[in-house]
Amino acid sequence: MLACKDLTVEIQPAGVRILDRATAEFMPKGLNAVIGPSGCGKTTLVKAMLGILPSAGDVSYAGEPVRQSSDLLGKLSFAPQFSIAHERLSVAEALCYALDLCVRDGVVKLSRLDEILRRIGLSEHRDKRVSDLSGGQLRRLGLGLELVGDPQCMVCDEVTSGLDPRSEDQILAVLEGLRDERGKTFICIIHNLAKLDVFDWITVVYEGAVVFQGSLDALNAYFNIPDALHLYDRLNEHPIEYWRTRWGEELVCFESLEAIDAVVAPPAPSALAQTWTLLKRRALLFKRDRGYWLLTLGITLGFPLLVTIFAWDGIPQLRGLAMGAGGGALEQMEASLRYRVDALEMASLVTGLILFQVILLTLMGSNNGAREIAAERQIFEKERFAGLSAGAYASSKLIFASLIAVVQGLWMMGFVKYICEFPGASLPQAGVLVLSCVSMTAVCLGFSAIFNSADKASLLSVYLVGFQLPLSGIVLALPDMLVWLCRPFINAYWGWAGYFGSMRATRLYDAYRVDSNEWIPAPALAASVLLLHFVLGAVMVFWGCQRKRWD
Ligand SMILES: Nc1ncnc2c1ncn2[C@@H]1O[C@H](COP(=O)(O)OP(=O)(O)OP(=O)(O)O)[C@@H](O)[C@H]1O
Repeated sequence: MLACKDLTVEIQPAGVRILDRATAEFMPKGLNAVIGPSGCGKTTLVKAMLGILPSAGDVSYAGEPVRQSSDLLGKLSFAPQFSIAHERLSVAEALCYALDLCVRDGVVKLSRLDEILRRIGLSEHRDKRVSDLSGGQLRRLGLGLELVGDPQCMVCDEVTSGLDPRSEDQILAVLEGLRDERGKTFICIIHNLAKLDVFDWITVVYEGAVVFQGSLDALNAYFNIPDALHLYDRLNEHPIEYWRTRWGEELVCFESLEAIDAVVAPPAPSALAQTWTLLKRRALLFKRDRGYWLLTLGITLGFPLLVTIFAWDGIPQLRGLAMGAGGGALEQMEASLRYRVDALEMASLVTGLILFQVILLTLMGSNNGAREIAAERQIFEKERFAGLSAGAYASSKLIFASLIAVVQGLWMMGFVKYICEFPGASLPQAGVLVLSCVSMTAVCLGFSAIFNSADKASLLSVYLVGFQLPLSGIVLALPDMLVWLCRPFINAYWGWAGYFGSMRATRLYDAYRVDSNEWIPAPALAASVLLLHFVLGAVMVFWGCQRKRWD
């Protein structure tokens, strides 16, 4: 079964040891309790054994070494302390999506769903939203989610903490049923010492070390206490070195622990199938999150409207001036001073409106990406532990957020161009505006994948959008030495330049060039740079999702 030898965890960079040479072995097909005073290192021990925390020492499962979490795939599952399912899904939906992510066979999925619901006692609540479940029901759902891959062993962090006695008993009864009928092993971190009689094997952790393992009777005898409720008082009577030395000297014979063979897990669904499942789940969650989709719809429709409001006074002149080829335009302007002034004013209005569109699209991009991964990071980590491919997860996020960005870019371009009658070819204009929004979405999604706090990722995204305007050098001139240092990275500049570059054959463009001889890149070049921004964002997303970010 799961075992460790001399397992040590140090917190870097300070080098503080929070787990010190812990050695333990758990009982197969039994209920294992891990107990100890708060902050003694129970969670650290378990996470280090599961490869969630970096550690030194040896861990094995059924006699085979465990070097990383993936070595335990299909054999062992983990229910962490935090919320484990999307609140807007129903109980059955949460279980179905979890099954779709880790089981291939459709018949197995159906029968397993019914069995899990029955075992965790939530059949009657299958259509209830996760957000509406009681604390006890939530913990039982957590157990149900652990069961989707039918693992041999399940590790539960504080599965009964904070529950009323009845809910606690219900959960313990579920564990007992699974042990007795299905031969499952449970390793549970628990706080209630009065419930230790339910457990077969008890592990005591004290100040970062394992200081006892055995049955409840053996524990009472070893610590010379009438019952387990006196355990922590007894532990406090001696320093950790005393308990460590005493346990080390004890000739503990774990031969009673039966050796088991590790199961071979059936292959998980392909990355493509997982991506599709995640996309379906994301679409459903989007539909159910009224506040978020209303906000997205509001800014998608409202921002282009805002642009046209600022264009309103200039539209009549714009219509008169903008159309037609630029050939001979300078001659015409020279012929009429009034015409020249108007043209300059219009050019300044149009370039300002283009920049406004691009800035608003970058803002939409930040709204699409910044919270997307960070806000559900712990759910992703748990699903990854159960077999979800990080690549499938990253792809699903990129596809979903980019689709929204494409719609926003197209609508912005189409609506503003139609109302203001901006000259120039539609295709390159749509291309650069869509790419502006999509690339900013990908970069902010990258922040969301790199940071595990949604607030941090949002703040950074807002700063990034805020700096687009000054650093683009379009409204305020940048010092020469900074221009080409900043510009390659400024989304708004390339969005603006690509759009304005598409007006090259118009009078507006000629009018702008009267005052400025600055190089304006062609739309194809601007689109290529924006595509590079997207690739950079995508790399950040994939890299950030590969890294483990448990709380
Ligand atoms: N990332 C970290 N940085 C610094 N200290 C940490 C970190 N993680 C854990 N610790 C410390 O290590 C010790 C053990 O923490 P752990 O969460 O394993 O305790 P625990 O026994 O599970 O506690 P509880 O029963 O309260 O959940 C605690 O003192 C905790 O503050």
